[in-house]
Amino acid sequence: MGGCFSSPSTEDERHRQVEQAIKEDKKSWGRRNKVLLLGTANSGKSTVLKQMRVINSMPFTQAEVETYRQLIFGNIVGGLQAVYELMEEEGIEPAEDTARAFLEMQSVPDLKDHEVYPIKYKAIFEQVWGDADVQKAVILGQQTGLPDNLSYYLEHLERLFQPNYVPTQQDIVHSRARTTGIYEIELTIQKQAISLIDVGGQRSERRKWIHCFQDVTSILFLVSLSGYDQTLTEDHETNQMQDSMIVWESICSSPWFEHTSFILFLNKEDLFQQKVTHSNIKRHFPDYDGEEGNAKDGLNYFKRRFLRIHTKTTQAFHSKSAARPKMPQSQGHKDVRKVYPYFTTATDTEMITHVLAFVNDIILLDNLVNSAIL
Ligand SMILES: Nc1nc2c(ncn2[C@@H]2O[C@H](COP(=O)(O)OP(=O)(O)OP(=O)(O)O)[C@@H](O)[C@H]2O)c(=O)[nH]1
Ligand SMILES: [Mg+2]
Repeated sequence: MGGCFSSPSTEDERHRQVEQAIKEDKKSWGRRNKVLLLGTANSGKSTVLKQMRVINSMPFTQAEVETYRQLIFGNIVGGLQAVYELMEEEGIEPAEDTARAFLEMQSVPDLKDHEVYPIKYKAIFEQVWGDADVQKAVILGQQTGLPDNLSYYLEHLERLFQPNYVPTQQDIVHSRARTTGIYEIELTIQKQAISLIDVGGQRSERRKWIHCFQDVTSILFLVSLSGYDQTLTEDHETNQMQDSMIVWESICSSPWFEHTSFILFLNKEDLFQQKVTHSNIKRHFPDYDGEEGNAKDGLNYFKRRFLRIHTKTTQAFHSKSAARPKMPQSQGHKDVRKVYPYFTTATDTEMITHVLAFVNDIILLDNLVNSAIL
């Protein structure tokens, strides 16, 4: 009741409290855990973001689920159209029934809100997917970059064409939409706020990255391991893995990240394991010294290459800072920035749950170290 009559002293008190609250807010904002997902296109950044939501119980809204439902249908049509184009390029002639099915797919209208997947396409998709020549093209397509989610969806057609089909979390995790712009989600892990930022990895998107570079706690950098024998969709010439190494080097050398720790996800290990048996690494990386077809050797080779780039760029910072006069306030600063490499399959929720448990600790620890020097 006393609050109804405000005397000058309570006004002052309120003012003081507001100022204090703003100060606290600024402090916690300064120490906020900001994690940036970086990597070239298709490396799995948005997939990790989706997994973070799944693992930390941030359910997808009904509207999002409906958007994914429509996207998944589009992913299947787009993926099969890409197979058709590849067959044409490779001179693989489809059988008559398959050619007719491909033709039907040239003009599939987009799904409307809540429209059931049109049942006639079930038989069309099955016809195409069951064709041995199409399967031959799909194996070839592992080098030219066919969508990675195609076989996942085509193996679940029965379920997807149910009239009451609602995408599962796994279906959503496998869906693919190129990211344009910058997305941010806020999570609370071990009572700490973590802001996770996802960006687009295509060349045209990379120039936007710099807008997120301030006050980063950790960088989670993704590499598509299965890209070692693939070219970029942007130019069909540059090797995906080489491109990823160039981007990694430029991020590791950026003065913004002189004291930032890196979490390195050498991702798509599942696809790498499959393709390494029939696609020789040495053809694309002549200095590869492991055994041909040996996945373990291949994994270690790429891990070494990425770690070497990190070491080289970290040493360059060290020699520069050794030449600089020591500032008293730089005492206690993280002198050695770290890199934490993991082999991952971002679509595998169980595996990512395990890896992220370590990653969360790294991020929170980094933030503690950073706050200690603020
Ligand atoms: N099999 C497999 N598929 C993966 C893996 N990681 C991601 N994918 C799939 O690869 C596709 C691309 O993943 P995204 O997460 O969209 O890639 P991105 O890095 O966000 O791509 P941009 O937004 O273009 O920069 C999706 O269909 C994912 O489901 C993996 O480890 N294994
Ligand atoms: Mg993305």
